[in-house]
Amino acid sequence: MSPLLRNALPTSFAAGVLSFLTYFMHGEHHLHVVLYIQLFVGSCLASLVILTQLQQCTLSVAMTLVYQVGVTYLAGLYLSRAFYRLLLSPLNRFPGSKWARLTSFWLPWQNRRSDCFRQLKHLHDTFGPIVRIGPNNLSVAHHKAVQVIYGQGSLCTKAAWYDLTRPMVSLQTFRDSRLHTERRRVWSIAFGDKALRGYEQRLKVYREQLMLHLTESEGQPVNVTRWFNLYSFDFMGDLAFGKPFDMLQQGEHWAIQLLTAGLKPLAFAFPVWFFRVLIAIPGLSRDWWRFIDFCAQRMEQRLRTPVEVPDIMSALSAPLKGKQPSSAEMHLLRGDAQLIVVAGRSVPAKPSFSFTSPPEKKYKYPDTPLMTPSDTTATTLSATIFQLAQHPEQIEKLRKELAPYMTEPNGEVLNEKIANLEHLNAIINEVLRLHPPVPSMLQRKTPPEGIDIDGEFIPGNTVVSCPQYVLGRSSQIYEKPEEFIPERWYLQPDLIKEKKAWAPFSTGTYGCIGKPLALLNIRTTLARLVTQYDITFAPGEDGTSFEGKATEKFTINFGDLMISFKKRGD
Ligand code: HEM
Repeated sequence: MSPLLRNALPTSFAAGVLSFLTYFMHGEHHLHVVLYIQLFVGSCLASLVILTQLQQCTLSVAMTLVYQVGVTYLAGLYLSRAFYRLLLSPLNRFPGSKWARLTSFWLPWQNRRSDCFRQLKHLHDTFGPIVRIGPNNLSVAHHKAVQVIYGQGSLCTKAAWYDLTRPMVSLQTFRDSRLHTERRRVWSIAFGDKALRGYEQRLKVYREQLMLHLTESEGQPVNVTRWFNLYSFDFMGDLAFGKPFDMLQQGEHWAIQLLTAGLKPLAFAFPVWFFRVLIAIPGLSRDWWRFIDFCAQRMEQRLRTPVEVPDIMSALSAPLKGKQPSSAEMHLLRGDAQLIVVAGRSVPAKPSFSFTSPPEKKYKYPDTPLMTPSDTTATTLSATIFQLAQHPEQIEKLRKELAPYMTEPNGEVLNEKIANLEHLNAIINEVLRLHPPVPSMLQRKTPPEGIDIDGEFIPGNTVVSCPQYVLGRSSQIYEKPEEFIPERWYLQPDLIKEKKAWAPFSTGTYGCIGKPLALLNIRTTLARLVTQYDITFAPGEDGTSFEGKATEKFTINFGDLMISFKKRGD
C-alpha cells in the first residue's frame, strides 16, 4: 500500500464517521439527496484530476486511490449510522424486527405484495400496539394515539413523505402549518352548504349514467370496483375542470391510466429520498409529467370558461378576481387541480416511474379485470355493496328507513333529506371501520419535545402513523371487531369501546375537507342503488378476490367484485 493511501484511508473513514455525527444524524436530508450524490461524484472526479495533473499519478493509480478513499468514506458513514441505529437509537425500546431498526427498505420488502395494511395487522398482532417499522418510524395502533397524533391542537406535523412532489405543492402537501391554514381557508369555501348543493346537481348527471348501465346489464355481472371508479373520476373531473373524463361513456381515460401507473411505486412505501432520486432520473418520470401537463391544460381551459353551476375550481380561483394568475398562483392552482382529481384518493399526486406510456386514446371497457385507479368514495361504495350483498337483512332494513324519503319518480333523493338517517349513516360508518380507504400510512412527525401516548413517551422528530385498518379490527376498541354490525353505531353503543379511534377521514387541522361531499355522494348513490335494485353476488362470485386481492398504494384498491343488479319489480 502506498504511503499516500495508508494515510488517506483512516482519514476518509474518520471523515465518514464525523459527517454522520455532525451532519447526517440531525435534521431532514431527503430534499438534498440528489445534491449529495452530485457532490460525491463531483469530488471523486475533481480528485482524479488533481491526482493526475498535480500529483503526477497515473490514471489507474489515481482511480484506485479515489475508489478506495470513496468507499472508505462511505463505510465510515454507513457503519457509524448502522451502529447508532442498532444500538443507540432511543426508538430501540420499541418492539419490532431488528432489520426495521437498520434500514428504511425493510418496510418496502415486507410490502412486496403491496399489502401494507395486512403486514401491519400481523406486526401489531405479534408485537403489540406500538411497533418499530423503520429506523425512525413507529406504527401506533393505540386508541389514544389518534387524537394525540392527528387531533385538533396536535403538535405533530406532516412528515417528510409530503415533500414527495416538491417544489409542486397542494393543500394536502403543505407542511408549513401557516401556509396550510391560509390555503385551507380558500378550500373551505368550496365545501360550504351552498357549494355542496351545486355539486349535488352536477353529480346527478353521472349517477344517471351509472344507473343506466346497471339497468342495461339486466342482472348480468357488473364489476362494481371498476364502475364506481369510472363514476367517481367523471364526477371529480367535472368538479376540477368543469367537464368529466367521459369514463362512464367511453371507458378509462389515458390520463387516468398515467395516474394509475404513477401510483404503482407507492405500494412499496419506499423512503421519500429514494422516490426523489428516481424522479431526478431523466425519462423515468415521463408519464408523470404528461399527467401534470394534461391537468395544467385542462385547468387553464377551465379558467377561461365560465361555468353556470360553480365547481370546486370556482372557489379556488375566486381570489384571483378575474386577474391572470401569477406564476406562483398558477403553480398552486395546478397542484390543487391535480389534488381534486386524485383527492378522492387522498394522496398527493405522485410521480410515475413507468417505462412505457399508455397510448393516448380512450379505451372501451369490457367488464374484465383491468388495472383501474381506485378512489376513496368509489372504494367505500364498493365495500358497502360487498357487505350488503352478504347481509340482505341490512338491505331490507335500509329500504324501510329510506322509503318515506324516496318520493321522486326518477328515484333521486336529496342528501339533505337523508343526511341524518341513523341506519344509513351507521352502515357507512361500519364499512369505513372495516374497510378504511386510507388504511395505514398517514405519516406525521412528532414535535422536538416528543409526545406522550397513554404514558408511553415517543421521542421528538419520530415519524408516526396510526393504521386505521388495524385500529378498526382491534378487539381493544370494538366488540366482535371482525363482524359487520352497523347497529353498533346507534343501537348498541356497548359494541364500541373507544369511539375516538375511528377516524377514516383523519381528523384535526389536516382532516379530510371533502368529507361532506364524500358522504353526500355515498348516501345518495346508496339510496338509489338499494331502492331500485336487488343486489346479490353474481353467479360464481364469493367475495374472496375483493378483499384477497386488495392492494394498498396509500389508498386501498380492492379486487374485482361481480355483482348482479336486478331492477326491482321486474
Ligand atoms: C370516503 C371518501 C374519503 C375518505 C375516506 C377520505 C380520507 C381522507 C384522509 C384520511 C385525508 C388525510 C390525508 C392526509 O393527511 O394526508 C384526506 C384529506 C383530504 N381529502 Fe379526503 N377522503 C375522502 C374523500 C374526499 C373527497 C371526495 C374529496 C374532494 C375533493 C377529498 C378531499 C381531500 C383533501 C383536499 C384533503 C387534504 C386536506 C388537507 O390537507 O387540509 N376527500 N381525506
